[in-house]
Amino acid sequence: MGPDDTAEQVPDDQNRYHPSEPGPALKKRRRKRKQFPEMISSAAAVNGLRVLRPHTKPATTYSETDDLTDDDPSVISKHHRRRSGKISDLAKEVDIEALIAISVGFPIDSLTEEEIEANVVSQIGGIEQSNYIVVRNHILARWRSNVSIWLTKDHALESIRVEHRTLVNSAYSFLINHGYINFGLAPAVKEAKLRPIDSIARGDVIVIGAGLSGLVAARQLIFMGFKVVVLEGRTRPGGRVHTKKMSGGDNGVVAAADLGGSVLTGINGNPLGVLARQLGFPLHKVRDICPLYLPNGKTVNSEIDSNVEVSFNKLLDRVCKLRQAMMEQVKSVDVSLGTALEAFRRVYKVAEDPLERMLLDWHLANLEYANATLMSNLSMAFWDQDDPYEMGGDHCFIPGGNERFVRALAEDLPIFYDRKVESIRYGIDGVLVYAGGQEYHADMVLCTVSLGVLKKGVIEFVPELPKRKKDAIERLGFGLLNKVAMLFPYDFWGGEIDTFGHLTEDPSMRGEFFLFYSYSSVSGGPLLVALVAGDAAIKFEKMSPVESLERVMEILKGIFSPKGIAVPDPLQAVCTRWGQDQYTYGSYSYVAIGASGDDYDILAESVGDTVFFAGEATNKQYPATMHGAFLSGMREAANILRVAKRSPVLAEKTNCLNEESDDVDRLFETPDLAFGSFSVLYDPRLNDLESNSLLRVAFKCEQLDCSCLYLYGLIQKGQVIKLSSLDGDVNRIQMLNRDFRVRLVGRNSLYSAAESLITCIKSARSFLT
Ligand SMILES: Cc1cc2nc3c(=O)[nH]c(=O)nc-3n(C[C@H](O)[C@H](O)[C@H](O)COP(=O)(O)OP(=O)(O)OC[C@H]3O[C@@H](n4cnc5c(N)ncnc54)[C@H](O)[C@@H]3O)c2cc1C
Repeated sequence: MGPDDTAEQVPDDQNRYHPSEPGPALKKRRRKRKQFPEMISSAAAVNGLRVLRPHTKPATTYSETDDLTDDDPSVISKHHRRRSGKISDLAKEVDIEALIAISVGFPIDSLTEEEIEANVVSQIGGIEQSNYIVVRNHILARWRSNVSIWLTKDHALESIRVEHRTLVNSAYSFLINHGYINFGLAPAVKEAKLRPIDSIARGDVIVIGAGLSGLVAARQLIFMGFKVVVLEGRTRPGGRVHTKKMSGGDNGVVAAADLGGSVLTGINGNPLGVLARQLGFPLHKVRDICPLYLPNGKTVNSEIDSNVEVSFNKLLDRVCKLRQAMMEQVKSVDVSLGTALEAFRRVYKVAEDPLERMLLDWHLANLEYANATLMSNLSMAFWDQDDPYEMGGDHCFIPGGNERFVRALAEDLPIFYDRKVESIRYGIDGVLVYAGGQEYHADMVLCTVSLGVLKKGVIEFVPELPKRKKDAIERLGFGLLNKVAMLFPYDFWGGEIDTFGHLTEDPSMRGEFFLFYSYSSVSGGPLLVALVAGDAAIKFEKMSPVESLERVMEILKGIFSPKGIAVPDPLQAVCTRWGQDQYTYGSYSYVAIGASGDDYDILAESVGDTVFFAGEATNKQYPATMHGAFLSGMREAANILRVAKRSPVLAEKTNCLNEESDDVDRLFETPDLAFGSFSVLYDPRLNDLESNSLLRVAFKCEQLDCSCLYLYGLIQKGQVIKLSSLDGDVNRIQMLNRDFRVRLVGRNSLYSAAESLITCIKSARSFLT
């Protein structure tokens, strides 16, 4: 057993399922589920479809079923009965498509700001807009029904009348550019995405950070025709998504522990759910049983438990009413959620009994976990501003951990690790980014570092960021959550549950190991993850991992020993330290007192059409989540495209770029190493001896007119060093063939074998000043 002291981050999933309550508790104590506005009425829906669906027969009097019969050959018999049935089927279909659009974040009967900016219709608010919405929903739903395919515009037109081609064009372009369709990692999509959508090169973009937002943005930007390089400070991709492989014991017990983002909080409309479907990853629904244990190991009486939960919810409702009244009268006043709740608790004498008090504290700890901060820091007015947008559906784990997404997203991208960005200089000529002793030049930069990193001022912006932005960075909160992941020789807690809670008598430590996640069914081994939230999360970082582990083991023994269950020592344990991690300085964002949802929007604003921002803390609707990070990456890729399209400087540059020759031999004019007839280009992303290099060997051929024949191969960097230490090309060729078994090939064959390496070398060279 040996506790690592890994500096990683905190957990997120706030789903505590009450034993007596069906369904999951929500992220921030699921108070009210998102209220969908009235669905489109069937009549309106059918009307919308009638306008839009194709009809092959000229009709003197139009009938909705004309369109439907085109879609459904079986309708010919039982004609009359089916006709009326069809109308409602159609209406239902439109309603379902609208629901799908809502789950993805579209409003029911209006355009999003993004759609308005993209000029998807010529006039806001008329019939064209209504028709556009039906078309957009239809295309969206069609792709979502089979996310393995690349949906073409022609596919979309198959079910829409041809006179609405303009609307289809508009909706299709919007959806594809903003990453609502044809995104992800299905083979058909992935292949299409690594090639630009058109032959137009659009300029260079540096993406800072290979977390979810940076990876998603980089993929989308390449697809849009940008030359992209990703600069990442760590030596791995994923940022706050990090799955640690744990192992131990004579029997080789192993498990995958998510030390950062772990739960997909709501699967409906969630882009990570789409990726899981495309990649064939099964989803494990987090089961809604969560027993709560007292310090002496006894299970809390379910009646008392639910009474306190009801009281807790009532307190929150009272705070809601108070803030409504305050908003109407004094708009700018805010206090902490903690202060308001405590005031009401005293007035209404809630949880005065010690057991009830412990239970209430448990709920408060759960809230502090959801928000990664203390109740005393949360804005009473806006702490739950994102509730209306919450993704619906089950909360799920990905067996094997979320790094499976990261690995797939990072594949083939030009990511340069170990490049900690220190400064960004920007102006009308583009940007200069200084990282790891090198300067990179590009037209634009997308900064995806965490709000914690921005707050610390790790990156110097020259000129300084606008005051409005700096103020928002200061106002918005960035909190802390930590985890202890423990791999045991066997599952002693019982495999029937995914979560159990623990109450504590000391209110100041209520967040310490208040919730345990069992990953036995998804991680591959008997893994428990204990959460540390609120004040305890801060104190936790000052403790040694050994002490932390002792404390958590004491709690586990307190719960299970009285039941006659022996608690074994863990085979391996990891304590996270997300607050001290220099690449995040905390776990995720929250709305602090004095801040509001608008601050997320301000963080998302670009500066001078040159510096762009993505990341969970730039997403007002879905902050603090993996899907929020994902969606922000897509949003900014679309934003960068919009700016590039209207920039005359970039348009001109684009033309020049298109004329540039694509010559590998140009790269070899300045090799990283040359000896004899051998020249070598190293992989600029990696520095280890096993990384691949590109080798070129020149063969003099006097019989031919040309002076040299070049052959190429892929070879490890360590092998290059061995070759260079030999005397004479003959010996080197021998070693190459005999010892390393490297096959030299001509230029044409080289491309298939080394395409991604060549692209990376080119990117690195073109970005370096
Ligand atoms: C403990 C914990 C638990 C969580 N649990 C959940 C959960 O269950 N469900 C959920 O949906 N979300 C959860 N989250 C939140 C989720 O993980 C994040 O919202 C999401 O991963 C953030 O992605 P991002 O791209 O915005 O930022 P990051 O992942 O932080 O990416 C930013 C990247 O920038 C790099 N970087 C930083 N500074 C520099 C620099 N100077 N130079 C170069 N590179 C730099 C970083 O190394 C990082 O790779 C959790 C987070 C934590 C910490």
